[in-house]
Amino acid sequence: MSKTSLDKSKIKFLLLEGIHPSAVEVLKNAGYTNVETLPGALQGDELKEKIADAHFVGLRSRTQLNAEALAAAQKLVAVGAFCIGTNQIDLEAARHKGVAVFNAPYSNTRSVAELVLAEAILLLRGIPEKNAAAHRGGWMKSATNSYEARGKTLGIVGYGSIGSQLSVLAESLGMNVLFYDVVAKLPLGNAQQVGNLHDLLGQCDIVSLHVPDLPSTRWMIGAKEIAALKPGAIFINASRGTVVEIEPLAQAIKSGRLLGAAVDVFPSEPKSNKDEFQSPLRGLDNVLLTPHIGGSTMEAQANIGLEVAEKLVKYSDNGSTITSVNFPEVALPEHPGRDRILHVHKNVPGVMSAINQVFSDAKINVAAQYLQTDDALGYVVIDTDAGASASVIDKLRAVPGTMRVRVLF
Ligand SMILES: NC(=O)c1ccc[n+]([C@@H]2O[C@H](COP(=O)([O-])OP(=O)(O)OC[C@H]3O[C@@H](n4cnc5c(N)ncnc54)[C@H](O)[C@@H]3O)[C@@H](O)[C@H]2O)c1
Ligand SMILES: O=C(O)[C@H](O)COP(=O)(O)O
Repeated sequence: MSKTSLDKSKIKFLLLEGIHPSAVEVLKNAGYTNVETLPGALQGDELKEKIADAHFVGLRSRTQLNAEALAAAQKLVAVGAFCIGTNQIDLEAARHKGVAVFNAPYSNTRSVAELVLAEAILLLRGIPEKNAAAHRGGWMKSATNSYEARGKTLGIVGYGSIGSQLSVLAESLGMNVLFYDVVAKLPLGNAQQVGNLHDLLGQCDIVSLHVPDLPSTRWMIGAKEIAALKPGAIFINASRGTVVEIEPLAQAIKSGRLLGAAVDVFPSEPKSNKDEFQSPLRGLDNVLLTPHIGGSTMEAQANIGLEVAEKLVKYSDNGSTITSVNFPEVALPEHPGRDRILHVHKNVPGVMSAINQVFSDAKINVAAQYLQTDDALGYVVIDTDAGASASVIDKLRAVPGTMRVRVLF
């Protein structure tokens, strides 16, 4: 088992939001025993207090790790988003602290695609309304506004991991698939890419959103886009609540212009399962409302636990930043019999030569050196003979522009 400069039992992992126990298992197997798990998200002062002494923090979509919260995290080395979205983390502020962020870009994608397809079928048959009526003693036996999925056109906005899987599943039911994406994507099966969003909206029986939360996707579906949907269309959003303006959507449902909708994510979501969910969509029987559970299946959560915990362990034990969402990516071999120095610095002229000068002055042989930079950050990993790092570490910390230095043995 590799060794870190700080005894592993002193390295604190704080896992929030009911992260699956598979994560704890991975950490413990790697020798990280100081793991605190909490079932819910934290916010404000409570979050700041808890993360003050954490070296690694794991969270899901509810914990807002903004610049203020990050400033309180004195010892933070890396953050694991045990989900896909990283919009809840101030990635820039984390970078400026030399804190690497990792996520699980694939593990829950199938769960979302399956849910959306199921919702499309239920909405095409008017099941949410019929179900709600039956619970109140009603009996809505009728074929009016009830349709098969076969032959219908599904429009997918955002043809990434989820959108493209949904495309394949929908075609297997005999649906036609159109998609809109800002990037030219290889269409799977018979799916076709459409050149602009409005064209797609007007051609589809069902429209489903699968874009990330970005400045460019914020409120991308507003009154104009909802008016561009075909009369009688179905609208599904399991991406992010900030992508769709809820008021015009609610109006289109109330007026009967849309057949139904399914919404899993909202502009404002309850902070915990104890808080009240408020939305203009409440009380509309032909709207399926789900509490941001698109990716919440046992399979997805167990896999995410493994995936992200393994990335954190790899970063802690070996220095690898492969798949980090905010750090230059460096793939590293193991380093048996050598010390490994991890140096995160501002990418400004002179830092690398100052680092190399430290080794040259100390007459220490550099056995291997790995460097990646981006516009603002440099990450260099230097392997030396065993025991050689001790004499240079303070000098490396003193190099102007240095943000963080760690040593592995
Ligand atoms: N409801 C849930 O529980 C749940 C679960 C997982 C993911 N999500 C959300 O779903 C999003 C998508 O997940 P993914 O794995 O498919 O992501 P992805 O990154 O694989 O795909 C996103 C796609 O959207 C495209 N895109 C970006 N901006 C666009 C724009 N303005 N218009 C059209 N297309 C645009 C990208 O080019 C990409 O192809 C995630 O970012 C996350 O926010 C929600
Ligand atoms: O980004 C994601 O993967 C989803 O929104 C799921 O988030 P969650 O882990 O909070 O369910």
